[in-house]
Amino acid sequence: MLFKVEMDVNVPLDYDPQRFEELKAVEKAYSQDLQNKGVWRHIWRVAGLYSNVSIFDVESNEKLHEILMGLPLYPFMDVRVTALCRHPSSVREDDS
Ligand SMILES: O=C(O)CC1=CCC(=O)O1
Repeated sequence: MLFKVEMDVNVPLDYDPQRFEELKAVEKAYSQDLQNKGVWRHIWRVAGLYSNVSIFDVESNEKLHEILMGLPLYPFMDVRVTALCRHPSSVREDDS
């Protein structure tokens, strides 16, 4: 099942900078592990914003929920999820 996930990151201005750098490093490793597994298919920075647009390929809504809840930066995020399905005009032979 494919999902578009939009994440806006809002870290308080007075948040400890060192702790924030640590969180970002853990977030990066978490994301890259899922990308290497083919679960986190795409991640794009939204130009000019501390936001990303991502595509996830997961087996269930529950699995997506678990992944998003596990994001180290989740406490600082606004997250929007949109379920996707194949467009009838797509020329791709699969959903890649
Ligand atoms: O920087 C972001 O958009 C938040 C984020 C999600 C995965 C990651 O590595 O950073």
